[in-house]
Amino acid sequence: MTDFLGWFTSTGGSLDGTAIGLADIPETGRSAVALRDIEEGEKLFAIPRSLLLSIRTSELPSLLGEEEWKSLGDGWAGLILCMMWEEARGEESKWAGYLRSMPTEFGSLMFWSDEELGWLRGSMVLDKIGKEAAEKDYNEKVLPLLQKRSDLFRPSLLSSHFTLQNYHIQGSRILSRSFTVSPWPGAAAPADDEDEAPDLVDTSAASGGDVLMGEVNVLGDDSEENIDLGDLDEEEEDEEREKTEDVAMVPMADMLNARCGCNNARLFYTRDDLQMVATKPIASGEQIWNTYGDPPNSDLLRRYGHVDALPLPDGVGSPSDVVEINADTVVEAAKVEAYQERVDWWLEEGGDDAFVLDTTYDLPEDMLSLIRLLLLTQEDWEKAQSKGKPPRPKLDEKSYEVVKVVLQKRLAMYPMPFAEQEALLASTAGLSERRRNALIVTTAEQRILHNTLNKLERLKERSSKASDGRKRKGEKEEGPGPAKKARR
Ligand SMILES: C[S@@+](CC[C@H](N)C(=O)[O-])C[C@H]1O[C@@H](n2cnc3c(N)ncnc32)[C@H](O)[C@@H]1O
Repeated sequence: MTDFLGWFTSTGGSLDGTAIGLADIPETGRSAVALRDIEEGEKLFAIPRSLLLSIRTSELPSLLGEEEWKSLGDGWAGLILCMMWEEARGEESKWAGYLRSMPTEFGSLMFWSDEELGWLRGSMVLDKIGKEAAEKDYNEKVLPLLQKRSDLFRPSLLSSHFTLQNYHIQGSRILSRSFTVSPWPGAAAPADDEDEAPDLVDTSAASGGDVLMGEVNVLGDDSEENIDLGDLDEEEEDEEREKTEDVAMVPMADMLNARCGCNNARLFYTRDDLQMVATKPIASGEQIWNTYGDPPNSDLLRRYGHVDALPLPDGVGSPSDVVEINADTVVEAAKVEAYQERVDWWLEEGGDDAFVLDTTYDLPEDMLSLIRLLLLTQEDWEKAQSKGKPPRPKLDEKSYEVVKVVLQKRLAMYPMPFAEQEALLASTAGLSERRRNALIVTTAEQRILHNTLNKLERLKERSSKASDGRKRKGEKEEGPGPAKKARR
């Protein structure tokens, strides 16, 4: 740690050594801690923009030349190769002291064995690891360049350093430690940099379209922006892809851990540097926490290798936990015959092919709308098409029955029943960290499904009672009304 801090301050980084230090803490590993009481608004450290490691700052793109650089595509292969190359240069690299400080072992899902991944069965996170896509990139884009450019990649290092394993390690460093750093508004990019940069950078290659660890905030601006390629139109998507050129490793800023609800410092940018600033008073001895955007535990585990095991009113987990339901499950549960035309129309109209349930236990409006679309009579289906509008997300008698089956089907995808999982989680003794983390994820997902089902049944009961009352009074009958829209 002293090696890293020495490198950081000797290469232009500045740090208030009376306020912040690095320490090993059993629960969170290497962590930033307050060495004295820190006031809100205090600057803890600053990183000059020239110290960021990215495809804009590494020399590799210009040494490779435009054609070969472009052959790496617009995903993460370029940045990963830059990091491998910089590391292979040893002390010649500007970032030698930084790269030496980085982890080589990860608890993230990319590094779990098949048996360990089996503990997550039922969770949709298993479809998002992206290991095969990264291996394809390595074999088809990176390896040919490594073999061709022996002037840049020493052949003696091909089987020891420029390996697939190291490719995964560097990719995981990016996944768990990078920030999106936009150029200062109005600042011209260096001409040669501009020339060498790929037209578009596609985050989906290695990261599965990830929101990166930190959006950096303009100093004084408190707004936080999330990137979600899924909801953008083409033009917006291109803009976001361009932003991924801004993916940067930010020395020292990536030493901060995060825990949902604990954030007390944030990274801001000025024209010349990035600054970590306390956003709350921090008492001496306390950990200094950044935010990773509070993703659900399934995503924390996939990208960072840990979970937020917080005590919640009905179990252990994170308030950000979610469970996803594929549209296929909805279609199966609706048991209708001629569904394909309706599903195609739903997707064409911009409907989602997966729905997200969260800890509010409300039904996602769009799932209800799809269910009602599937259940429409032929006449109403034709009307919906001519209006260009899917049905309102109303929970009527028929859709209630389908929703129930959807939730039950989704629950059946977990190999171990909820009660058994909870009991196993309570008896933590003898469980490995990975086993426990997997259990926390799958138990929380099942809990959301159970609680949503319970809430739905209570709603139904209330609405039946209300309807009985109305019938006695001779009033018109109505369903329990639309559910709230689920947060994505
Ligand atoms: C940006 S780095 C933070 C610094 C890191 N601890 C280090 O040693 O360099 C992110 C990694 O820190 C660890 N981490 C962050 N927050 C954590 C937490 N709340 N609990 C456990 N580990 C955490 C995870 O291994 C994660 O991949």
